[in-house]
Amino acid sequence: MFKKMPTLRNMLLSSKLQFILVAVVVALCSITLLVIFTLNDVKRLSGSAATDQVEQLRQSRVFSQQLSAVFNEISLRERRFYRDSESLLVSIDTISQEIEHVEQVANVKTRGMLERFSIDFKRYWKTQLAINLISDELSLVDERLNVQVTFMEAWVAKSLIEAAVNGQDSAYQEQMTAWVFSLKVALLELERQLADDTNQMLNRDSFSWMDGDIDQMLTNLKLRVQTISFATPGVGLVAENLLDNLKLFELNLYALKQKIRDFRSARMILLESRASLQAMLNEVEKQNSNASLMLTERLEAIIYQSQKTVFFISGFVVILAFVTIRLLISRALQKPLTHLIRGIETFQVGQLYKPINLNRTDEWGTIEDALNKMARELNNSYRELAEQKENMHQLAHHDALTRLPNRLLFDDRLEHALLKAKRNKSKLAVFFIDLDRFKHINDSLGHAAGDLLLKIIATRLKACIRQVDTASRQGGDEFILLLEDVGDIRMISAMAEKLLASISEPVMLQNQQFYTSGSIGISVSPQDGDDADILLRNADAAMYEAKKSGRNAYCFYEKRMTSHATEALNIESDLRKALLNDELCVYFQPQYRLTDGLLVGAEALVRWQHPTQGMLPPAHFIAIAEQTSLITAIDHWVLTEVCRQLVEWRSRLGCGVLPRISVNISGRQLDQLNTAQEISRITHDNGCQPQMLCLELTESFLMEHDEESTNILKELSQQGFELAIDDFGTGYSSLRYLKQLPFNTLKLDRSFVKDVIDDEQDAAIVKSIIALGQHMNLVVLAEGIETQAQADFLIAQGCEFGQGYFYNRPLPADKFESLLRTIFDES
Ligand SMILES: Nc1nc2c(ncn2[C@@H]2O[C@H](COP(=O)(O)O[C@H]3[C@@H](O)[C@H](n4cnc5c(=O)[nH]c(N)nc54)O[C@@H]3COP(=O)(O)O)[C@@H](O)[C@H]2O)c(=O)[nH]1
Repeated sequence: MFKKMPTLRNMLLSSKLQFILVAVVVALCSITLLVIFTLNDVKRLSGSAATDQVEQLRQSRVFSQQLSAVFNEISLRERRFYRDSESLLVSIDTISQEIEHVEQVANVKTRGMLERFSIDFKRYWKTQLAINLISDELSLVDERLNVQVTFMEAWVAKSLIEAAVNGQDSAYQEQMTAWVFSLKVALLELERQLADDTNQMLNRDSFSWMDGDIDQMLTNLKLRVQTISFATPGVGLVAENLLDNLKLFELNLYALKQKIRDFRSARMILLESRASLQAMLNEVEKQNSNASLMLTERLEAIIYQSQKTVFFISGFVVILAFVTIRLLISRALQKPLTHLIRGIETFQVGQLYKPINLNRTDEWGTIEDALNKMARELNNSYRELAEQKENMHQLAHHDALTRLPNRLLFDDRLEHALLKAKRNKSKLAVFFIDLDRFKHINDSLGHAAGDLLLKIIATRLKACIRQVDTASRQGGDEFILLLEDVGDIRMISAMAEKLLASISEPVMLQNQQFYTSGSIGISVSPQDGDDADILLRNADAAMYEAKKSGRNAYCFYEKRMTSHATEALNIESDLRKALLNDELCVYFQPQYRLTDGLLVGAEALVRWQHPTQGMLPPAHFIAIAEQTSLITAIDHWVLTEVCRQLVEWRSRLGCGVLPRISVNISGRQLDQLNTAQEISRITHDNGCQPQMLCLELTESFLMEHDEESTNILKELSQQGFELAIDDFGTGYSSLRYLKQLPFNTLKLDRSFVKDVIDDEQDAAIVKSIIALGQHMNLVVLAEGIETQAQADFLIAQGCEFGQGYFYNRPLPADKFESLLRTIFDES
């Protein structure tokens, strides 16, 4: 089971990562605070500076505007001279108030200047007021002067009139009239000049009358008044008053001149004061402008600095964030993933025993555990598979019983050995070993004993050969040895003898000592072939030769052995065709009761009517057929033919009991399934009954039979077939089995009959077999009786039946039919 899955947060917040995260968060907070403070500072600096500056600018602007308004007002008023003192006072008052307003927005420095300007301004206007007063005074004096001149004119006119009335000389009066007139004119001229000059002085920069014109005129006027002879009393008085007024006029004129000077001076001071103020104003504006400029520059500098700081901080934050994310990804994904992939790649190349070690307790740890578990299980499975594979390989290449290499592995080693021998120009030998009568031991003692014998033999064979050589079991009791780098024939022979001696040593099986032997066929490369199949085939052929030579022997391969084999192959091929082309036929050798010559049966013997070689006996092809499945086909064909013939004879001969026909059945056929059913089927299908037939099996079958064959025989016996043991005495039959099997007849082999007269041993064997048959209630039929003496001997020994050339050779069907017909006819 998987352990509880930790959350992603847990995964991310492992101890080291937590530290990194805290550091990053602190760094980010610090940076954020730094940015905030910096921006705040910028704001504060720019805000306060701007506010102060703007306030200053605003104040100076108001100040400047108001001051300009004051200046304009002053300029307006200053351009015209106010004769009206009342208006002048109003104007002074208005402007003073405006200056006070301006003072309120002025700073300390400018306020002082303004106060001074105000004083100057007032002084200026006061001079005007003074001028007005003096001018008024002058006007009064002038009025009085005019009145006095008018009086004077009136007095002169009166005097003129009185002179005329009195008829007096009027030249004096006329002179006076002209004088008064000139006085009047001079006065007017003075008035005009004064007005012009005053206006000019007040409104322009000229000060020409100060040069003495008016003074001169006034002096002339005074002189004119003083020089006149006043015959007329009234005129004289007036002249005196006039003179006084002229003096007063002169005094006022002097004062006026003085005041005008003051006015001009005050005006100059005022203008200077205004110019100073204006200059100060300009200076303030300039300062403001500079301050604004500086503020702008400073703000720009601060903003630039802030931008730079923010940029660097942002960059740092971005880099920090990137590094953090990279670390996070690396820590959370990349590193474990890379480790995991490496681990999986290690698994992929088969190193499943190397666990992945991420050293994590999060999800990766869970995946790691799962993968390691999977790898462990896979490793175990692979190991088991490898073991199984090894076992399979062992099984596929080794014999399960003896553990020796099997045919497959042997073939492989032989191929390699041949290549090596070819390369090294060395020799190798193949030993084909077949145990003699192994089947007998196996059947008599059971499979366990047989298996034990095979294992013992395998061990002995292995012990005889070198490490580089190979001992293999081919199945059954066949072993093949491969001996590499063999020397000469003597060495190989010595090895063969050593092997035979080893095989022949007694074996303890079921607490009994048994002796066995082997037949060895030897082929040597390169002289007997450089091909594995050929070498094996040749060794096999040599082994058969060894067997033929009497067993417990070895035999080197010779060419003739395989020429027999080739011939056998040809025969096999032709035999197949013969079966198809109906080239086989059956001969019948009669069997007689020896005592009275009664025909009791016949043995069916196959013949081959070869298209080119003529009639061929069974010895030519039966052995070859027995090595293949052809023997079964031949036996079935013979059985069929016998049945057909019996039916034919029965129908042709009409009456009488037909003799029982013995049919040879190869022991090999009994290895096949359904043999009993097949024999029975053929018999019945061809219209015969089992009782009409006897089935002959060779004694060698008894030695090799198994339980299955026993059952088949029992079944056939139960069906009614007679059973006979052919060639009895040539093998090593177990009498126990003989007793168990359902045989009816023992056929005494003709090899014993042949020399029975001359050979005491054969005679003894014959006697023994006949006695055995009798004791076991078996019919004894002697084969190969060729002479009367033999027949007599057999009859004397109690042998009831026989067959042989002495009576008849095997007869073709028609001849045997004739024999039957004769017998039937006789009876
Ligand atoms: N499975 C089958 N085997 C068969 C069949 N037909 C024959 N055979 C076996 O072939 C062996 C040889 O047979 P054959 O050459 O026919 O020889 C038989 C006789 O001709 C010969 N014989 C008989 N009497 C004498 C004699 O007095 N002297 C002498 N030298 N030979 C003689 O013996 C053979 C019969 O022997 P047996 O079978 O042991 O009774 C032969 O051994 C058959 O087993 C077949 O169809 N199927």
